[in-house]
Amino acid sequence: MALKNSLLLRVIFSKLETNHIRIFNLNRFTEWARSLGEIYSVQLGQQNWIILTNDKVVGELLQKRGAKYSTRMPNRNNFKILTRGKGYAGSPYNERYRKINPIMHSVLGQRSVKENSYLLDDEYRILMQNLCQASAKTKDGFYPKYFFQLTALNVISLLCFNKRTDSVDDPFYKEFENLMGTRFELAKVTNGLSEFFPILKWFPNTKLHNAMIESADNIEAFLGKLVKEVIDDTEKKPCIIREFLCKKDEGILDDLDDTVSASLTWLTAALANNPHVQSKAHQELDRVIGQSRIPEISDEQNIPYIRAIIKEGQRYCGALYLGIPHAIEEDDEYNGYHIPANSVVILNQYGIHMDEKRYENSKEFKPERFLGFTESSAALANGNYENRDHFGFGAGRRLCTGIHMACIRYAERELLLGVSRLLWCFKIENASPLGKDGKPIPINLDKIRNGLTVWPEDYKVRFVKRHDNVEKILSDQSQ
Ligand code: HEM
Repeated sequence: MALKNSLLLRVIFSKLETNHIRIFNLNRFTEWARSLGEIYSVQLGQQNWIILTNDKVVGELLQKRGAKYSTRMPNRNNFKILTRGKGYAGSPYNERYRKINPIMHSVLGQRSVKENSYLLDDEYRILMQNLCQASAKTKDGFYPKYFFQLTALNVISLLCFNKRTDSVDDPFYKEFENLMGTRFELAKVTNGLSEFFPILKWFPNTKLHNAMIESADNIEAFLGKLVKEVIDDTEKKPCIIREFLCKKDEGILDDLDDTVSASLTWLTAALANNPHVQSKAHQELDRVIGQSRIPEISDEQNIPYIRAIIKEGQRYCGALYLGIPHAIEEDDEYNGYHIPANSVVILNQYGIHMDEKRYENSKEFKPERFLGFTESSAALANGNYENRDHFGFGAGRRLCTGIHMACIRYAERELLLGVSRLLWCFKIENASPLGKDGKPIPINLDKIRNGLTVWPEDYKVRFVKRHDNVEKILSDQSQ
């Protein structure tokens, strides 16, 4: 045990070489880092992490000095074994990344998203129909994650492979869910301790290593089948994989589509806990859209409260607490601090989002704080850090490539369609057991399951149709 404490579990925080503090609970990492200050160095065995928990430091380092802070530390388990060095989001800023980057931007960029708007429109209408059907089967409520995940999977797989699936019971979806679930488990930080403590390499965990190889094989085989379908498609419909094949590179999209479904799963829980927010949204939707059609992307300018709910969702309960770590390959100096080469640089998104100086009453779900923000997250992310709405999409040159699709203001956005339609169709009711006061116990948003993306623990909600015509209008609009 003494050896365990001193060599394996000891995590040392130091205010860049001062104030050593020990903690053993990594779940509280983000809050801790925030309470410690704006920029911290964390020595985990041999690896040095620089934690940025202040908007200004993020602006100064990740944005202004983006050229230095744009690489990623190739993690042996996640990058080298699980994605076989072919990932994009986890890739170092190397020649291959620079080759793939323009393709990713052309496929996920604003123009392409505009061209694919029909695809988002269909998938988010079908999601509402699926929720109506699932709600008709039970009065007890259910955990909506799998429905959101199916929609996000369909969007990404239509873009990549021109393929979609109808239901969460479909074998294609089940296989995907199973593969990603296994990968999610294997990618946990605790499975990569030898990255931090090289002494552990003397005691290889063969079972874990084999499970990783098996998972990589299975994902490769799954994607291989899809790639073959693209090659065999005689119509040669355009898709991301066809573009990669033309460039003789089989880059894959990692598992980032999870961020949209995780965001919707969080937001649904936050809305169930805050019926007064839903009432305001319902009033806005009834006033602007009425009850005879569903919201469209073109309504975006006229539904500021819905836009504010989306921004507040990214702040209050975003899908990533610590973003995707950046890294620095050369020494740097900032404000008298020395930042050593080969440090992992972490944007403590959650810590910044809970900063009282930036967001008053930060623990409250309060969309009103964003009513004055008319610009998109994409536009704000490229400007001055002080004016940013939130940091949910990261910062600097590795800013989320999907931001055009996920954020508001530009033409096509998954979250806009998802949230506006959810609230147009349903009143979301918390279906937790009743507490002593006779009301459902609020969904506990502090209970999380974390991996690369962060999910709320399973909860139950009911999707109650807001009027009798909901299903008819959804199916009429599919014509
Ligand atoms: C609400 C939804 C989303 C959230 C919260 C989100 C968040 C993020 C974050 C925090 C990063 C890391 C940024 C950094 O390193 O500073 C990232 C990277 C990335 N995201 Fe997203 N994302 C979302 C949706 C999407 C979608 C829909 C796609 C694609 C269809 C996508 C594709 C990517 C890619 C390819 C990267 C890697 C960029 C790089 O390493 O250069 N994201 N995302």
